[in-house]
Amino acid sequence: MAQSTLNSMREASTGTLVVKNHLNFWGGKRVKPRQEANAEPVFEPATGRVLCQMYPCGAEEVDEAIKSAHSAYLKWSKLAGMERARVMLEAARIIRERRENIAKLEVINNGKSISEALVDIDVSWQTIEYYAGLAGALAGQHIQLPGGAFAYTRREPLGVCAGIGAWNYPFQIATWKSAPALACGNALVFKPSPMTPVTAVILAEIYKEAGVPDGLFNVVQGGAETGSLLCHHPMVAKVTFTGSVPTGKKVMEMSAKTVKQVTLELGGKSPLIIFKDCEFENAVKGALMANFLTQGQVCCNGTRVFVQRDIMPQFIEEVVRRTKAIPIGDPLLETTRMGALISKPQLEKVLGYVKEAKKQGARVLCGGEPYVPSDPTLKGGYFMSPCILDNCTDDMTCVKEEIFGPVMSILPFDTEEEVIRRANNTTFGLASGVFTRDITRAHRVAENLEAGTCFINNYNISPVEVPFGGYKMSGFGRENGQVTLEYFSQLKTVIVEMGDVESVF
Ligand SMILES: NC(=O)c1ccc[n+]([C@@H]2O[C@H](COP(=O)([O-])OP(=O)(O)OC[C@H]3O[C@@H](n4cnc5c(N)ncnc54)[C@H](O)[C@@H]3O)[C@@H](O)[C@H]2O)c1
Repeated sequence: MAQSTLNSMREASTGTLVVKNHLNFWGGKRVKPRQEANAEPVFEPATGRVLCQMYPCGAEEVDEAIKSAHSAYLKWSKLAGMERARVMLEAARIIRERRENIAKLEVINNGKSISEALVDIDVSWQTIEYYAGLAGALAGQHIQLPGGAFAYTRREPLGVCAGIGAWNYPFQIATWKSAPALACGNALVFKPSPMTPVTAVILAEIYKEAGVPDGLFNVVQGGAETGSLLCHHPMVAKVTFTGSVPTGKKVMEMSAKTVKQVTLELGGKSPLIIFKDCEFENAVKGALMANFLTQGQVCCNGTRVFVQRDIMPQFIEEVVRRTKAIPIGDPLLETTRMGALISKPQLEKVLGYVKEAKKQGARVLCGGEPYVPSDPTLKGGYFMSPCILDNCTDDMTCVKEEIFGPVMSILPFDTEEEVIRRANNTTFGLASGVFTRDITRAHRVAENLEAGTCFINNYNISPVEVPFGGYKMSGFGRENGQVTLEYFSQLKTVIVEMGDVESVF
């Protein structure tokens, strides 16, 4: 099945694909939706055409998926880490083999350029490979106690975990959540965003083909209602969530009712600080990477670009020149660097932020307009030209709120102390960046920024070996890196007496 869906991708081009297969998956197979009445159309962002229908799962379906996950968990959790690793490595191999077709499907559903989607798919198999490598290394401690007694700790899985994803990295988010979950011996029920339902089920088929027990990785489709069913279900031990701050708060609240663990990967409004002693060319490239990947719809984007006043004129000239040259258009073309935004409402929201910024006194240096490509197929697509705003101040809406579109706000600064204070003046804390050639300054700034990640002399690289996650209202818990094993497992202490019981009674 995975093969047949993906094989049809070879000939697929923008504006031609219609997805008809069922998009739910549990018990080791695709499952027909029970209620077709609540169907929601899913759009191809580059054309505005309907790609498929998304049928939200109701309580019975969610319950079935969770029960199927639980029965798989009972088998999977008893395997040795090395046995789990072998299956996961096979899944990674299959993804690598089919990377081009998976990436194409992702592009058609998400609107990002194929050059980026290929990287996302590569990151996905690397994530599974990385956690496969760690599965056999899960271990506890041995602790000696008086009188020959001792204790040891065991790192055990949590059970059935629920994953809820955003639409900007649909396949990658599903692997960032499933790979560490499965490595630790858990099962996962994953709910993708209702706007990007088509690739998570491909991952489910690949895991099955690789040899996981039926039910180990399941996909339930739906929006807020289906998500809340997962957060309330008594058999779910943990919710791992990627999305906005308001939804994250609700997820935490719902999960509290049955004391589920939660990981929250939320939004951001990250600062990128460019000092006058930077390597100029790299700083400009860094600012572009910090703002325009995936049409600016990236949680850790450095959208507040603080530039030291002395180099402001050159910086603006160069960053605007390069931004104007970004090729926008058919996301399946190799030459395209900016595709379509996820939806019409998202496009309108982003354009609304630009309008508001102008009203508040910001100057548009380039872009910020709807973009209509010359190719007639793309006339109904959700494209806009990447935008740079100058003359910004810290109190403007465009500087305070997460826009989640291709809009960079540039802010001048004079001193290090001043810029750190302004950079930290936000409720978010996902990422940050600094460009300077002064190594002591670079590390001092990194230490003082209130964010889960600080990039020094680069931006928006996220290798799987490195933990990723937020400070403040950008969330808590981590994805990637060894530490994530702790968020998908629990510690059992076993105490062993070697002598007689000393009773006080
Ligand atoms: N920190 C990260 O790793 C990261 C990565 C990607 C995106 N994001 C953030 O995600 C946001 C954009 O994604 P979005 O628009 O899909 O976010 P969203 O919060 O609207 O939705 C995220 C997911 O939550 C589900 N959901 C919505 N209401 C729910 C409810 N009441 N109960 C349970 N589930 C519910 C949605 O169906 C979707 O699957 C941005 O804020 C972005 O910064 C964060």
